[in-house]
Amino acid sequence: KMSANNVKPFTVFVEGNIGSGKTTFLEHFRQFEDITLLTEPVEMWRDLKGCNLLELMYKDPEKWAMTFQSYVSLTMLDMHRRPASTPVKLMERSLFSARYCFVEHMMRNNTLHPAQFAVLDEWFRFIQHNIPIDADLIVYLKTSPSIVYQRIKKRARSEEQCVPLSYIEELHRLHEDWLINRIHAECPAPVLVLDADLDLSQITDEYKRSEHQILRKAVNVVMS
Ligand SMILES: Cc1cc2cn([C@H]3C[C@H](O)[C@@H](CO)O3)c(=O)nc2[nH]1
Repeated sequence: KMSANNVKPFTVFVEGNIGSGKTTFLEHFRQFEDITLLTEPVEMWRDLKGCNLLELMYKDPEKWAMTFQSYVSLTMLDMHRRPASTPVKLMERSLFSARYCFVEHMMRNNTLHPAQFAVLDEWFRFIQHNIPIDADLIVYLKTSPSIVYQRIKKRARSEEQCVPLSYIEELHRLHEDWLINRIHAECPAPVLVLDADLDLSQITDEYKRSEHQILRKAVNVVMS
């Protein structure tokens, strides 16, 4: 048995639509010292050497989607590669949701030119075949588009205010194809589906369900 700090940690991707409560879910696990939490580096996307790539992308997607998704992928690869000294590592989203949900959508609605999509897809395939980025478990915060659309309005993250419901609906379908219909064989991790339509007061029971599954697996990793 290798020492705790160089055994591959039990890796969990927390996936879900915009506004599905991923950050809130991850914060719930801050109470456990055996878990490393890697939240989505949105602040890096909002300030790369003074440039707000998130805002540029939402304001002019045809011009900036490639630049934005390239940088998102780099920051996600950094998170995948980051060693964890704890038996469990929880990541908010992944290179898989980047490719199967966001980049896929931008290719289908021609926000990304086929040549741009092909380059992003080649980067994804190369990384996927050469670097161990797989999850041991995916927690899918499953939501209804209408519910998360209201949350996005209420949260009022400035860059997202122009996001139409149709975009949220399309992202939902792409998450369902990936995590429920399992159309992508490259990411075979088991999926724990949580009902993330529940509002904050009720969702703690849903978190408890995942807590048990995650911590039990973590014990196995440490004992293995
Ligand atoms: C992996 C990945 C995350 C991610 C987030 N986003 C957007 C959706 C939200 O408005 C914001 C924070 O998740 O960034 C995106 O356009 N492409 C992404 N790709």
